[in-house]
Amino acid sequence: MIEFRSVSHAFDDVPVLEDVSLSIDAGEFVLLAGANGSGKTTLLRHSNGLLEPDAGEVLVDGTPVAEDLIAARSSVGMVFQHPRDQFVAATVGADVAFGPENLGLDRAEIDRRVAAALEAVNMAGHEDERIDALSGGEQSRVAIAGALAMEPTHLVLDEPFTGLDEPARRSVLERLASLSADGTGVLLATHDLRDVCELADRVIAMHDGRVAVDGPPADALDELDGLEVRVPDTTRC
Ligand SMILES: Nc1ncnc2c1ncn2[C@@H]1O[C@H](COP(=O)(O)OP(=O)(O)OP(=O)(O)O)[C@@H](O)[C@H]1O
Repeated sequence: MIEFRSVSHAFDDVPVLEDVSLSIDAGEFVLLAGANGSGKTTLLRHSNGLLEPDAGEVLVDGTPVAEDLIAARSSVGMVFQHPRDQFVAATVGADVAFGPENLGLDRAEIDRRVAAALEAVNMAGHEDERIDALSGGEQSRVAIAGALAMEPTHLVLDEPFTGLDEPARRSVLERLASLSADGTGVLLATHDLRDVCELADRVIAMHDGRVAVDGPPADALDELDGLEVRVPDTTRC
């Protein structure tokens, strides 16, 4: 479980998160919505200690993130909004393998994870390609594969579908839904709830640094008016 307890955060004395309390259970698939600047990325960056709260605390599986950053970072896999932020190797295969290698896994297990992760993002067979020669959407897919290959207990994804074509988006969504069904907690920030809300257990919407809506998709959608979130045809949630 990822638990945010009364988390507040300001940048240069400007409050960006104010008293946010939330928990994401094992196996829960939660969408995080809200307008530009509402605080989604800032919240996600607290889930594995990339930011420290000014007040409140964040716990991962009961342990305060601040007490054990390494545990938090191995339990919470993160996909950043800008994929270039997270590449560490020159080629696709080497980059996706980097995390599992650091876990000290044997080669067969690393190869299995890399293959499964690339398959999930429709990038199987691209192992030897240079990342800097990929399109933006392909780079996004490699970044997602890197997080999937870690097989973390929780996955936190910040606008992961930007630039993805429809088959890749569908494939990633199916993989996330299946991981969540198997017990992985998924927290996914998006502006656009179309196609995703039918898979989610819960929708949280931020507004001006606070949680404005938190509930099952069918209920939450009715409350999103004015929060600048693109909502689907409600019959699909
Ligand atoms: N490192 C930073 N320094 C100063 N201000 C920041 C920093 N990071 C974020 N902010 C500000 O905090 C506010 C919330 O930003 P955040 O990125 O969390 O919003 P968001 O909901 O993820 O937006 P978007 O949908 O555009 O990604 C914004 O006003 C932003 O300018």
